[in-house]
Amino acid sequence: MARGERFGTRRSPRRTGGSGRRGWAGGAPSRYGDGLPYPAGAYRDRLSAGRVLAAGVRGYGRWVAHAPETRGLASGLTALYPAGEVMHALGPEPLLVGALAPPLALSAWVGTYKAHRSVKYSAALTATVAAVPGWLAFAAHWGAFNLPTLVGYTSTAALAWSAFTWSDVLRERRAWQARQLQWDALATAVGLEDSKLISADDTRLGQCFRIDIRATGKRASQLARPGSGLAEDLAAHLALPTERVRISADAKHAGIIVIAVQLIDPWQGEVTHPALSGTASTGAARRSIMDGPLVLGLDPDSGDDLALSVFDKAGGHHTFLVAPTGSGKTTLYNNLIEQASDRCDVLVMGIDVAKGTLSAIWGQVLDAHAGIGEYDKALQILAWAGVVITERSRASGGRNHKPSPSAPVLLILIDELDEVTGYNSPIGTQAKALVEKIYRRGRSAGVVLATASQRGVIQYTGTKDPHANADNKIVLRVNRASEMNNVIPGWELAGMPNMETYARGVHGVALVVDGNSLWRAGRVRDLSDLDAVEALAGRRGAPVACLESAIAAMLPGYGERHRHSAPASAVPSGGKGIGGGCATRSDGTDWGINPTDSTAIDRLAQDMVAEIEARLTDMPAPPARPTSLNELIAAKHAVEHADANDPAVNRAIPVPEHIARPILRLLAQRGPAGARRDELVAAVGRSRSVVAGWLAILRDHGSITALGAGRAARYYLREYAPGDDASEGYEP
Ligand SMILES: Nc1ncnc2c1ncn2[C@@H]1O[C@H](COP(=O)(O)OP(=O)(O)OP(=O)(O)O)[C@@H](O)[C@H]1O
Repeated sequence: MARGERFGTRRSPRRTGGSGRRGWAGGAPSRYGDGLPYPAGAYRDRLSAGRVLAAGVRGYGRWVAHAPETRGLASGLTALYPAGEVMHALGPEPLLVGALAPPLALSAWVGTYKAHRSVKYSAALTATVAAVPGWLAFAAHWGAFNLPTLVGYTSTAALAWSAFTWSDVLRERRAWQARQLQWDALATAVGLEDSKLISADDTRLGQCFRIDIRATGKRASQLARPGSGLAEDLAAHLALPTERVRISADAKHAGIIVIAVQLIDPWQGEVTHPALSGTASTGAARRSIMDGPLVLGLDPDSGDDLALSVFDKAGGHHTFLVAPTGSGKTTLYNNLIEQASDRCDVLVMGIDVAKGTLSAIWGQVLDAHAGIGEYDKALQILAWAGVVITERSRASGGRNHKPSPSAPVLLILIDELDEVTGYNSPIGTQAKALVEKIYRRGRSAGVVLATASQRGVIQYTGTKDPHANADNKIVLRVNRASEMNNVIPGWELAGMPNMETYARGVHGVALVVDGNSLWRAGRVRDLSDLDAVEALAGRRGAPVACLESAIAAMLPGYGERHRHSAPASAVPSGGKGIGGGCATRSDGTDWGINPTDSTAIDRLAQDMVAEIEARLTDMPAPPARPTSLNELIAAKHAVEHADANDPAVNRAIPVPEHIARPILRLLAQRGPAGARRDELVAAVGRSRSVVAGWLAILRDHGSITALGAGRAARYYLREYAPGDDASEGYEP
């Protein structure tokens, strides 16, 4: 009891009203010795009781503080019962007390519904708040301390407490608190005490957390830096490999970091190519290059495409690819050609003077190609590209080229760039000037380069133009991280993955960075089986697009290019229109096809059949029973008078997809806020009377409900209807 004694001894002078000096240290000796007027045990007992009481109050306070809403409400409801008896004793006018209920209820509803948009939560709280003056008024008149009132009060209070405690808002809040606690434990373990979890979202492979780190005294850039060790620490605590935890600074808030955790292995499945796996949509017509970027693979993080834009509204985008041997370069080029040759307004040419793979596999799909040792042809292709740039620029005055099948984008792929422009290339000097011209002037003229080299240094590229003028940079698996600096300086600071270590053991990984430095890493679709790819190329056939005839006529040797490379049987009689370009009409405009090129005509015919089939696939099958004219007139009448119809009649009218979809989508977006009729009219894009009819039909189908009438009417999805129990599912 040393503590109690010390406590008692120090406090005694004040309790006895004496001065500290006299009672404690000096003054007249006490009857009980030690300067105390009472036995020491008496102090101990009195003070211990006080301490117990204080400890009890403190403990109770702590207990309530743990769950202030539920425990506070329970305490309040308990205290309210005797308060009723006090009211009875005071005897105020019960009606006056009860009159407080409506304004209290109104303010409780407005305040809570605005904040949480939960009918259940607001209803429970409003009923509880309104019941307080109601109870006091009741008790003022009838008294509280009698058995029937006690039973009634206890059960009503228990009901109110349960409704509040199990409302969706509190359930959600408890779940969030549990998550926050989990994060706090994790944060303490990795040295991020005082950080705060802001949000936790499920992603395709795991979860993504946003953490407020302002109170930690650390900077987001510091924590997101690869060497910070935070990712490794988190991964260790979550028992995951380090690369499955990614940390980045929030782009919009310097005090927040984003932690993406992959709980599922992103590389567990193969990324097959739809054209080989049989999942490609058959019969679809070729699209335009303007319809969207080329797809090379999959970003396993998001499930999004690993896309590459070679031409869009901004013009052409050159591509600079760095890929050491065995890293999957050929496979990536296979994807590039497969995608580009599937566009109706792109012509692909290939230069692969080292290994000749592009010519050997894709020869018939390419408009021109240079294979092993064909340096002259390589120079010729590059020179043609230069003429196309000059002539298109002359015709357009430097405006961005508008691709079409008769004026296509020219995409030139060069594999092993060092063989063409590198220091040791036999054609280095001539090729360098031609490649530089394409890199510098090809963008607006629709002439685009994609060059691949094993390294990104000038000995391999021969020129700095790929670094300066290629918007797209692609890095495959590299042997040293430093190699990435040659292609994408600052990659580490930008948070891009290290392609030396990224997804170890996985083939075909690629980092794709666009002109805005937006990057995506993922896996290239597997087109590594060259036999299968060759068969695919055979099915794809010759390009349908052809160069402008006037320009084609200016390209030396362009009309004869297929004679050099293809077997005699495959050479179309008469070459490819005038100088190998598109044939022209009498008014001088291009047909977009060379009538003497049998392969192009075959290809075009196949495409036309495919397009017709694609358009016919969605046509409904003719009904088994014909519909009479009278039935049609009756159906038209029923739809036009839906507002006045019997609900049973409306329920029998099917709502077409193009009407139902925009209405239901808008109402789902709005949730409990609902939408006005004019907003739904705008969403459907039909006249007001037509949409009003369909709204009446949808209402009778039970898909939507409406509150109010005419212009003031507000529409809701069934589950969001105000006051409807179905709104329970709504998540604030
Ligand atoms: N996207 C991919 N999916 C699955 N496997 C791949 C992928 N890309 C490459 N591979 C594997 O890696 C091997 C090498 O790929 P590829 O031939 O494309 O490399 P490369 O860089 O062209 O090699 P080299 O320079 O020696 O010709 C392939 O045979 C295949 O097994």
